[in-house]
Amino acid sequence: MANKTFEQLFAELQHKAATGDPGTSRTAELAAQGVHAIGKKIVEEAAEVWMAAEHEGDARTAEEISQLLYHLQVLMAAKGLSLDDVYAHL
Ligand SMILES: N=c1c2ncn([C@@H]3O[C@H](COP(=O)(O)OP(=O)(O)OP(=O)(O)O)[C@@H](O)[C@H]3O)c2ncn1[C@@H]1O[C@H](COP(=O)(O)O)[C@@H](O)[C@H]1O
Repeated sequence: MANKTFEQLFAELQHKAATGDPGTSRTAELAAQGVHAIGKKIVEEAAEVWMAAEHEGDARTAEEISQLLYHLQVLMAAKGLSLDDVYAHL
């Protein structure tokens, strides 16, 4: 059961990245740190997805995938990319 859709999360993250408080919002904190820091999190989360898929169950794998998607969306928001910019390539 979804808490929110991909599109709903992205709208929330765009707002947080632009106006959020880095003291209380992880998204605003990452956006303030910049692309280099966000990129490192993406690589870390991607590795965790791989390890979970090979060695852990489906539930852990899904959780790690959600964290990877979150960090990809944070990078998009930080760079000012839209969902349509990405969907254009799907
Ligand atoms: N979906 C997510 C989400 N997924 C992952 N994360 C962050 O990613 C972390 C998971 O990565 P790790 O396991 O590496 O955690 P960690 O080791 O503590 O991370 P480091 O600080 O050490 O780098 C979590 O602790 C969260 O900080 C998320 N943080 C926020 N959201 C959602 O984003 C929205 C905005 O959140 P805020 O910006 O925090 O208000 C809300 O709807 C949240 O539910």
